[in-house]
Amino acid sequence: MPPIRQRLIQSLFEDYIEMYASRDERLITCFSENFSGYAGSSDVLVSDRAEWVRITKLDFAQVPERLHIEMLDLALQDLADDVVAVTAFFHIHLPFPENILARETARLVLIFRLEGDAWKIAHSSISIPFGLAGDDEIYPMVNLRERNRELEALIETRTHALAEANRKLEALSNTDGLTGVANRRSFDQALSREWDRGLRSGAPLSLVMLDVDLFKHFNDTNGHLAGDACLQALARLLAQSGRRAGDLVARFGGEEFVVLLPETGGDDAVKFANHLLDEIRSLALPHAGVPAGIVTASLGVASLTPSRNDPPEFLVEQADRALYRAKQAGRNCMYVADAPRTD
Ligand SMILES: Nc1nc2c(ncn2[C@@H]2O[C@H](COP(=O)(O)OP(=O)(O)OP(=O)(O)O)[C@@H](O)[C@H]2O)c(=O)[nH]1
Repeated sequence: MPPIRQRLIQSLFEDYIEMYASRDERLITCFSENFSGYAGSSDVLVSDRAEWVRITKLDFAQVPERLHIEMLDLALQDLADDVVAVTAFFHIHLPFPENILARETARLVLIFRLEGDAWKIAHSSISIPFGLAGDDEIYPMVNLRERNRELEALIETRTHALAEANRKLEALSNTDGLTGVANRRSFDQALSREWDRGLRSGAPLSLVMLDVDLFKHFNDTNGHLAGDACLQALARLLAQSGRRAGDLVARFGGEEFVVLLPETGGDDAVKFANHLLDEIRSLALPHAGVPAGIVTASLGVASLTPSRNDPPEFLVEQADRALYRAKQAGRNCMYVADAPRTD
């Protein structure tokens, strides 16, 4: 095709598409009196100019703001001295967020004929492949809005479900699977948090560490499942005997539990530990391997005011040492770190 013809067809198309995108009503003057074509997403055959003008005005009224036409492909044809054709593929981006039309490919065929000294559109076939448009709609706006609403509702539901799943996952990752109390990871976080809080407030922090006595024997005699049930019963007891909302009961590992007592001094921690000893005894779970004949535990208690000179683990070390002394002393008793034994 001679370049001059190519430029002519190109500029006819570009003028048309600019008027269409900018909602310029001068577009109407481009139509031939002898016009026929297909309109919008409804694929209606229009064979008189007046009807086409009505449809164009409806189109502009439905979306008065500028559209963005994203061209995908374009073919220019020089059919005769006075007839040229353009075929274009593009996405139409409406001036509001929507995910349907923007992804569909619109097809446009324009046939221009030279009438006197002006090129007029004798045929136009724009197809927005939908069939979704309602009566008197060029764009399927009712449907698009409805689908957007449905999508938003779906996203909200999914977001909610995701948040709930995350919450459950978070809870699971902080919980000991067998006993349902906090796990070691959760305890480590709580200890570090409460240690920092104690550093700021100067309040004391206490830890009770508890280890079931001769639990290996319990397992060997009663079986591992009975051992599990025993640990579960003890965890329930501990969880119920927490005194304040801030107290944390956790499984430290194996048959060892801890209770972290924020803002609690030595005297109160000892009282609490003694209370635990009594409660465990009153559970009266049979245990043939210990002198008492029932499940007992040994407890180590540590109490201190957090200091910048020590890491939080210092509290655990202290409680662990006290617990070791309780075991050495014959079990079923409590020792306080760096303090004489109490029963
Ligand atoms: N059933 C069961 N047993 C566990 C679990 N975790 C640890 N144990 C058992 O706990 C027992 C701990 O035994 P040891 O560390 O020897 O201590 P112990 O027999 O309790 O003796 P002392 O601590 O000295 O009183 C082992 O037999 C472990 O198998 C568990 O989740 N379920």
